[in-house]
Amino acid sequence: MSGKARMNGGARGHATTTTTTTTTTTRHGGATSSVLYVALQWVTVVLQVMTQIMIPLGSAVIDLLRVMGVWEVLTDVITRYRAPFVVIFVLPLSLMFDCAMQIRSYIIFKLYSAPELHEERVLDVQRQVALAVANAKAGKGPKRLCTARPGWLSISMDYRTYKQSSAQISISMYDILGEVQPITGPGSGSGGQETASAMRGSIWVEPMVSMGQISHFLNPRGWTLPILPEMDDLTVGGLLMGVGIETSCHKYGLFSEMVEEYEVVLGNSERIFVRRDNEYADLFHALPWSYGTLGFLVSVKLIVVPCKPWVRLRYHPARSLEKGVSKFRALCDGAEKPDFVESLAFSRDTMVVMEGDMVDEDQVVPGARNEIGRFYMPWFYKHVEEILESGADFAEEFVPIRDYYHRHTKSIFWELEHIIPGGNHPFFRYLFGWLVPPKVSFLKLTQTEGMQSTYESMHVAQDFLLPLKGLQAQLEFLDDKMGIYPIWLCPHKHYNSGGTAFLRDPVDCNAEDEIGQYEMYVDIGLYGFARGALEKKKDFNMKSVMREVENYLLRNHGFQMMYADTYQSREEFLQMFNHEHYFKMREKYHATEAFGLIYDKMARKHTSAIEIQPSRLVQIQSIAPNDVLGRCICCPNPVGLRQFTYS
Ligand SMILES: NC(=O)C1=CN([C@@H]2O[C@H](COP(=O)(O)OP(=O)(O)OC[C@H]3O[C@@H](n4cnc5c(N)ncnc54)[C@H](OP(=O)(O)O)[C@@H]3O)[C@@H](O)[C@H]2O)C=CC1
Ligand SMILES: C=C(/C=C/[C@@H](C)[C@H]1CC[C@H]2C3=CC=C4C[C@@H](O)CC[C@]4(C)[C@H]3CC[C@]12C)C(C)C
Repeated sequence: MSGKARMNGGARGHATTTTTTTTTTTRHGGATSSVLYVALQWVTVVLQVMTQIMIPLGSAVIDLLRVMGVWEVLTDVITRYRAPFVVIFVLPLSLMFDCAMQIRSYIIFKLYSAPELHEERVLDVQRQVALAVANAKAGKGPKRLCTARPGWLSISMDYRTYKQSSAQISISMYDILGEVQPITGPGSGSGGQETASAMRGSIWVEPMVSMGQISHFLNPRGWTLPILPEMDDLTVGGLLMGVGIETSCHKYGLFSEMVEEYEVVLGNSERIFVRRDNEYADLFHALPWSYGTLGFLVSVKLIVVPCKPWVRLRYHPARSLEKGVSKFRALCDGAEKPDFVESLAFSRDTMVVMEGDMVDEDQVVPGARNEIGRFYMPWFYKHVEEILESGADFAEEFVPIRDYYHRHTKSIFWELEHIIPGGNHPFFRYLFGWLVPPKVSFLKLTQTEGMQSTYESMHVAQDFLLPLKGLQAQLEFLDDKMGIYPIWLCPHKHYNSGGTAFLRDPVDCNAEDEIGQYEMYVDIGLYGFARGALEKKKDFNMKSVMREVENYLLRNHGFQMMYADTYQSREEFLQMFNHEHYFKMREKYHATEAFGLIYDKMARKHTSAIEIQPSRLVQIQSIAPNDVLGRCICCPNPVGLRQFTYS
């Protein structure tokens, strides 16, 4: 089936296309366009090659600098003076990179038929997979496949070292494949109850399309993704094969609930279209949380809903934990749910609960406009904190929709403060605010070993997904263990849908809607330096604290997002995420040979060192609580009983 048919909403979805050949045509033919096309292909190739050779080239340069004896001095300077280094080098580089990508997408979208280019790219992915699998069978190449997206580009703390020993499949698919197609008729396909009867549309996008790209494209056209995860650089592929969440998830469920159809290349190089209601329906719910271990996503049809240009944001400061939690829960569970619910906890006793609703221009109160996205405006969480500190019990503002969506982008939640300490000062904002934020990927790329080990031993970037009903106790527990503030609280419906994060026990679900049974969960996002690490320094042990927290998650039906470090053993991981359906899907859809298991792929190398076999778990139960079982093979930490019991 041709890409054009897809753009026009042509019937499709049951076909398995492996041999289609297409020719590249331009929407506006002619000499100028051909020259531009060739130029574009070159720019794309150069960008790809640059990202592919960056790491080997970088390490060659580093080796050279080491030999010359300059490397230590250089890294010392970068570590000590990270703020000026980021301002002088990383910020301009980030801006240039973003501009180049925006120009590229604009030209592609305006001048060329992106869907037809897409068909060629899919064929290319199929060819790569077939070749890599054949090489692996012949013992001429790595066994496991992964995407060729370099590890430093991903929005995570990890560098994804597994990529070096895997066959990397290049998925250079950065395009939105056409305009929004309105969907007529209620309830077709997926969607929460709020969208089923309302007007909806859909849009095909490629997996490397970013959230910034999507909001720039959709919002001016009066559409939006029902769930639009916050950070500009997050990709559709990463969010769907991993996890995506935002403050509208209490209405719609997680990001993957808003998918109509996935286009996937399997481990046998076959291309299939996966829907909730076709012959591949069993795969539909297994793809999210699978982290690229079931197949390669090559495009996806996402639900879109109409949006209004403004968000009426109501702030409810709370000065006791009980009051904050009860307001938050009331907004999530109430019959009339606001469009957005979020809370920022600033200490054990204080939080600001926020509810947002999309409104039209004529509903905006002129004196209450707040265009928080403008480069010189204060960081959003600082603004929220000011409302709390003002002593007010309520505040109302009107924020442009795109500014709302990306409200934590500028300050990378509250992480930029550690990197550029004066970043929220008006002087800095007016002078350099337009360059902010630095790209997370460039921060990773320029992170020295010293910084990395400081982050690993003292800093937390984790999202814990737990049932909302236990929120107060969860916050108290996390305050005792980590003491990190602000804390991001984001509610979401967690469906009993059969994927990897299948709720372990169906009786967990206390509610149901037209999609199915669900339990209201809350994402507790902790980003920052642990209080214990700052106060106790050497006595603080990140690994043992994290083990306690992970144990708590296991006991309380919680999940950990895998963009973050996990310290769990494989057995614990298998307990946290129900793999029953996942294993069946791997077998059925040719993934077993081609892709590794989620744990082997995503858990950081040092953490798998404390893997304990189930047989040993039995032994462990009979050992006294403080007995040391052994030592982690990558560090001198004792591994004790407390870290392995779940009662
Ligand atoms: N608000 C939110 O929801 C936020 C979410 N996050 C986290 O960040 C992640 C997204 O980051 P991002 O940098 O975009 O993605 P990543 O490059 O980090 O990819 C995440 C996972 O998805 C897999 N993946 C990505 N694209 C494809 C594809 N086309 N086909 C198959 N598998 C694919 C990757 O596999 P491989 O390893 O083979 O490349 C990897 O395992 C999410 O998973 C989420 O957990 C982070 C911040 C905010
Ligand atoms: C998952 C969510 C949000 C996550 C972000 C806050 C974190 C995801 C990746 C994190 C980072 C990656 C690499 C970094 C380089 C370091 O030198 C500094 C820290 C950091 C920028 C770090 C900061 C936190 C993240 C961006 C939610 C919204 C579901």
